[in-house]
Amino acid sequence: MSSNLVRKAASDGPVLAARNIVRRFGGLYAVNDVSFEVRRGEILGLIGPNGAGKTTMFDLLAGSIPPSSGDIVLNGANVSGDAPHRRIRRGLGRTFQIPRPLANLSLVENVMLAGQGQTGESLVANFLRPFKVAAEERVAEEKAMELLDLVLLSRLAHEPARVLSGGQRKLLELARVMMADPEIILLDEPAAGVNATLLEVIMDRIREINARGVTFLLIEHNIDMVTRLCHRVLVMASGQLICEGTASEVARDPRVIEAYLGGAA
Ligand SMILES: Nc1ncnc2c1ncn2[C@@H]1O[C@H](COP(=O)(O)OP(=O)(O)OP(=O)(O)O)[C@@H](O)[C@H]1O
Repeated sequence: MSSNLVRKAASDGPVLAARNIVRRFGGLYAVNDVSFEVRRGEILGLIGPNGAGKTTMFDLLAGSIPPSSGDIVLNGANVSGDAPHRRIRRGLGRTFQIPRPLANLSLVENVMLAGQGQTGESLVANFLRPFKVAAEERVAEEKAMELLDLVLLSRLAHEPARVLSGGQRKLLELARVMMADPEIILLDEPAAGVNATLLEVIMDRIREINARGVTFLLIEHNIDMVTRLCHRVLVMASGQLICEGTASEVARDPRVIEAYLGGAA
C-alpha cells in the first residue's frame, strides 16, 4: 500500500482523549467520570465484564450519543458536540461488532461506498461534471482495490459481499474504515465470531495497519488477543475506569480480578 493511504498526524499530542465523561441512562451511570488518553501510534485495549460501559464509551467517542457531561478531544479539538460524520472527517473511524455490508454489492463497491466527499455524491455535480466524477470514481476504485489487497481479500473483490464468512466481513470492515484515511480506529470486538485461523489474519492485518501509523482502540473479550496485540489496556467495571497498564499488569491487579470474579468492582 502506498503511504498516502495513511493521513499525516495533525498534532503530536494524544490522538483521542476522554475527559471526565459521564453518561446516564435515567438513574443508571453507564459511564461514570471516565478519563483516558489514546497515545499516537499505540494499540490500546478496552476490556471489562459485561455491562461495564465499554460499548457506551465507544458510542460517546464516535458521537452516536452525547455525554451527560465531560469532553471528547480528537487531535486537540473538542468534538463533544460534533456529529459522527464530522468526527470521521477529523480522522476517527469505527467498526461494529457485527459488520453489515451491502450483501448484493461487490466487495470493492462496499469499500468505495465508505469513501468521503466525492463529487459523484451530488446529483447536480454528476450531471454538470461527468468527467470529473468518472475520474474520481477511478481513483476511489484504485484505492478500494489497494485496501482489499491490504486485508487479503482482493481475489474476492468482485464477488458479492454475501459470500463472506463472519471473519472475512471483519476484514472487509477494516478496508471500509480505512477508506476515509483514519488516524485512529475504534474496533468493536474484532475476534467475536471469528475462527482461529482468520483471527491470526485479523491480528496480523491490525498490526500491519498500525505499523503504517494508524492508532487503534479496541474492545475485546478475547484476553489472549488483547495480551498479544495491545501495547496498553484500560479496564472498565460498573461504568468506571478501574485500572490501566500493560496486559500483564492489569491481569495481576486485584481490582481487575475482583471485577471479573465478583461482578462489579
Ligand atoms: N440505551 C440504553 N438505555 C439504557 N441503559 C443502557 C443503554 N445502553 C446501555 N445501557 C446500560 O448501560 C450499562 C453499560 O452497557 P454497555 O453496553 O456499555 O456495556 P459493555 O461493557 O459494552 O457490555 P458488553 O461487554 O456486554 O457489551 C449496562 O448496564 C446497560 O444495560
